[in-house]
Amino acid sequence: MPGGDVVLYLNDVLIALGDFTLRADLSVPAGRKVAIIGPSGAGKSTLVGAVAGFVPLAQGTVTMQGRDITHAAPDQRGMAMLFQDGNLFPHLTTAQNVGLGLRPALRLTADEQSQVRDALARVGLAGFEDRKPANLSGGQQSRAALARMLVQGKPLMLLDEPFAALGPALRDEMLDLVAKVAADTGAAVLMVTHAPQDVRRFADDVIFVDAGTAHAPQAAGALMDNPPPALKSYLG
Ligand SMILES: Nc1ncnc2c1ncn2[C@@H]1O[C@H](COP(=O)(O)OP(=O)(O)OP(=O)(O)O)[C@@H](O)[C@H]1O
Repeated sequence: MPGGDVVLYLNDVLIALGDFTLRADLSVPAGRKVAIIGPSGAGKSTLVGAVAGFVPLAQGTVTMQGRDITHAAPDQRGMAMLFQDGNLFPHLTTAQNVGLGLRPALRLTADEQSQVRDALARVGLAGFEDRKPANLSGGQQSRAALARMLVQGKPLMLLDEPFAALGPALRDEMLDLVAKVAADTGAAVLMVTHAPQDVRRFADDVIFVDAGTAHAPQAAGALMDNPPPALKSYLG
């Protein structure tokens, strides 16, 4: 078990899906923003899926703040998640979608309702409480999903290319907003991205996934300035 303030620890993990295998033996320090990069099909989403509890392990353990969650259901893992699609329920209002982060049954106290309003204001969505997702832009939908992460206040946020459908300027705004939410809650972030510019803008560290291995996090700046050959050929 590594020392220090570790939020997530993958101990001797092996994932096997048909012919595909991925190994990971790494830890994520509390509060760090970590980008997961690597070639298409390398296993970035699979890694995130295993952390989230959607993909089973063939071997090894996953520990979250010292608790073994290897066999815990996704909603019992104590982490918040954001994916490319399907983050909001279409039949619920924006405020209700955010409120789900506090109470799945959605019977919010007055104090919780005010937390939801505050979170929406923090992400720039004051006044959008009663809109349904269909009446929000793509960027506004992302903001709403981030407001839900804000009220959840979990120590780890998992993001799998949530902003891939947005234009570059909006994507930058959203990355900055993720950083702001993480700073507010003290959460660590694990985020899959394809874009090297996202890494430079956002990440403290990088997990490079390649050739069947998810490598331990390395400092983003130094790695991007002086990439090892496999990363260099991926970055092009
Ligand atoms: N249920 C499954 N059964 C068998 N193989 C699978 C399964 N799910 C994923 N794979 C394989 O696992 C590998 C990793 O897929 P994954 O989606 O994690 O890659 P990725 O790095 O996220 O790729 P991309 O950048 O293209 O999104 C791929 O070869 C994929 O075909």
